[in-house]
Amino acid sequence: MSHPRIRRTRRIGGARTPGPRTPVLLAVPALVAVAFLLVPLLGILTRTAWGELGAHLSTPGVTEALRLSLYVSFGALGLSVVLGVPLAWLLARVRFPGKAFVRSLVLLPMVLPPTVGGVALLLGFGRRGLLGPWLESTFGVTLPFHASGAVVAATFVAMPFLVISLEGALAGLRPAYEETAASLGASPVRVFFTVTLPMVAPGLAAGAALTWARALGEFGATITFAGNLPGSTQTLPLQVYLLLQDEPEAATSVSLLLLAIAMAVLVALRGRWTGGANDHTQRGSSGIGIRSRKEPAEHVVAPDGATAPGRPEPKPEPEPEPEPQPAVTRQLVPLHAGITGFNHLTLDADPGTTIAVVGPNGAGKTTLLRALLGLTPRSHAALRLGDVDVSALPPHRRGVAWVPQDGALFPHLSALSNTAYGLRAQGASRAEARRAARAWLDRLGVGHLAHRRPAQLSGGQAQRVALARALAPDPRLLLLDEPLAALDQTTRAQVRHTLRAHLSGFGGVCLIVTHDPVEAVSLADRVLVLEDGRTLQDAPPAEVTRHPRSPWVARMLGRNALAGTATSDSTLTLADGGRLVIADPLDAGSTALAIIAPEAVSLHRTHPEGSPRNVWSGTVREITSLGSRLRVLLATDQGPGLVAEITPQAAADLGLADGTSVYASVKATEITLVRT
Ligand SMILES: Nc1ncnc2c1ncn2[C@@H]1O[C@H](COP(=O)(O)OP(=O)(O)OP(=O)(O)O)[C@@H](O)[C@H]1O
Repeated sequence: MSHPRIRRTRRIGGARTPGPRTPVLLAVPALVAVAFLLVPLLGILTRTAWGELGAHLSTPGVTEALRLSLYVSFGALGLSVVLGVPLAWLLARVRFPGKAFVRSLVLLPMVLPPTVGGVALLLGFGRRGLLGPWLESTFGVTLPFHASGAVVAATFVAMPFLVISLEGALAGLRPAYEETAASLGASPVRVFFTVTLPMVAPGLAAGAALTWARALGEFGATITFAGNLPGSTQTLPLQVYLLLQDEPEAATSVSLLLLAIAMAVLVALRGRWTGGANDHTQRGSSGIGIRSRKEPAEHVVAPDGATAPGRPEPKPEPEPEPEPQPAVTRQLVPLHAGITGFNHLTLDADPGTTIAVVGPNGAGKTTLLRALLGLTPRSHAALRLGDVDVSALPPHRRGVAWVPQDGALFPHLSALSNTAYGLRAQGASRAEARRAARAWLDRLGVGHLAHRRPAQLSGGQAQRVALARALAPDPRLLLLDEPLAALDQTTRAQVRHTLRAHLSGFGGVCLIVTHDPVEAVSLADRVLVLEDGRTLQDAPPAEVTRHPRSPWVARMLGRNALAGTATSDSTLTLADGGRLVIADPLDAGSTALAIIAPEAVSLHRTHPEGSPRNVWSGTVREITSLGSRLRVLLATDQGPGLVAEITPQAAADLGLADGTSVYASVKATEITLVRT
């Protein structure tokens, strides 16, 4: 039997379309819950003597209580900010023993009955409490029956809202933003005020508003700890309680006032503190600087910076790609680094050298960059850049610029301000920094986008801005972590072209982490292959391509690599199974890597006769196009997988498709041996 269901419709672009069905079993209790919350509010609204509202709210008692309530609530907010912001910071960012206990302590006032909180405050800060006598004798402060006592009571119950909200916002902020700011030369204090604070501002504002509203409505702890003295501690909620006994209509009017204030705060927050917060602030507080092309834009930032929720991002119009200008010649800075810890290697490079850092997942590529930046305790870099030993310097004083994988452009700043950031951090005036930033954006072909926010840039444009931002402060070392990984093929080729133009004019050393062989070969002067944190090979791209020192590198470069052990009769016994005839005999027992270019692998439908000495039977697993040629992946019956590269015409002649049985052959003379 099917359950009756309520059909819901939603509006998209003005038209109503059917939404998901709402199960009636959930809808009924949910509606009861809404009614349960609504009825008391309706009670206040219907029972309010609207004609006398003005008179009720303007009596001396009520205005005095209102004044006191504002004093207490703002006092509690101030105290909560002063004490709660550092506490939230420590909870979000610092590991320390007893953190779980401290977090429980912060939450305790939220679950404690307020009167119990008041009793606890009396026993802690009251005249006969633990600290009360000391406060009185040292500072002459007596908290109970005094407005300051009401502030303390309100702070006790309201501060958790601020701490929880801010801790959540700080924890959600990706470290890459602050780390990039440091790599651009910003001191920790500057990073806090220019990056951290603006990015957690929505969370902080939401926490502050809730703290204030909670303090405004505080009753139990206040009456227990500070008493109910008109003019000193009798706040609005206490007034309501008193009025209820003698003048219920006036109590209703004051309740309405408090209700209106509470609603105003919630409307102003628009769900930021609750679940909606993440949706609304994601791009601003923890969203990534460069968007994947597949990711839909939820908020469109208008040129004036205002966001328009829900409006789909306009389809980017194809723009003419301005030709990037080569970088201006900068200072010439060689590099010498000795890395210890997880990474263990020595690196020397002349000024202007570009090194592609490659290696399998977990090889230590990112750790190497972070060690050079001084951002990880996992590896330590003794680093000399030119004449300066920067090993002991903090990240912001090393002159090492970093472009993390997604660029990490600061979402709250325009492209121009992002690019000017490092120059400002180095002390340039605003006008000077903006002028230089503008020139860098022009040089990288994105000057016309200077006033856009990162959310309004395409992946390729954002990557260029990130590069301009890194180059503008004239770093002594440039670190790029997979700079083109998030881009599609066409954009990748364009940005690679831009990158090459700029790296050729860069006087420092540049390290590029990459998984892309084209990037490694086309951008770098040297390829540094890492394995388990150590150097496996460090050589020019041509040498690495010709003589890759591991199967991983060979495969990364698109070549076949078969590991084996030589036997006396010019054959290699392969580790994956089978034997390989080689042209140049090796000493028996020596191990080697046989490198075979995919173009050297011939495919046949019948067993080939004649000169090829190595033949495998197998099945086509996958055919992909590679420019004007096809790459055919084979699973051989003898063991090793092989990649062949053939023309589409040859594939058609052979009638190749996934699953076709074929023979693959390789001449012994086409095999390059690399001793391992
Ligand atoms: N903060 C950390 N704490 C402990 N181990 C870590 C930390 N960061 C990375 N590792 C470990 O250190 C090793 C090297 O990591 P790293 O991120 O440098 O590798 P990678 O070469 O950049 O890998 P990938 O190509 O996957 O990005 C890995 O084994 C990883 O699990």
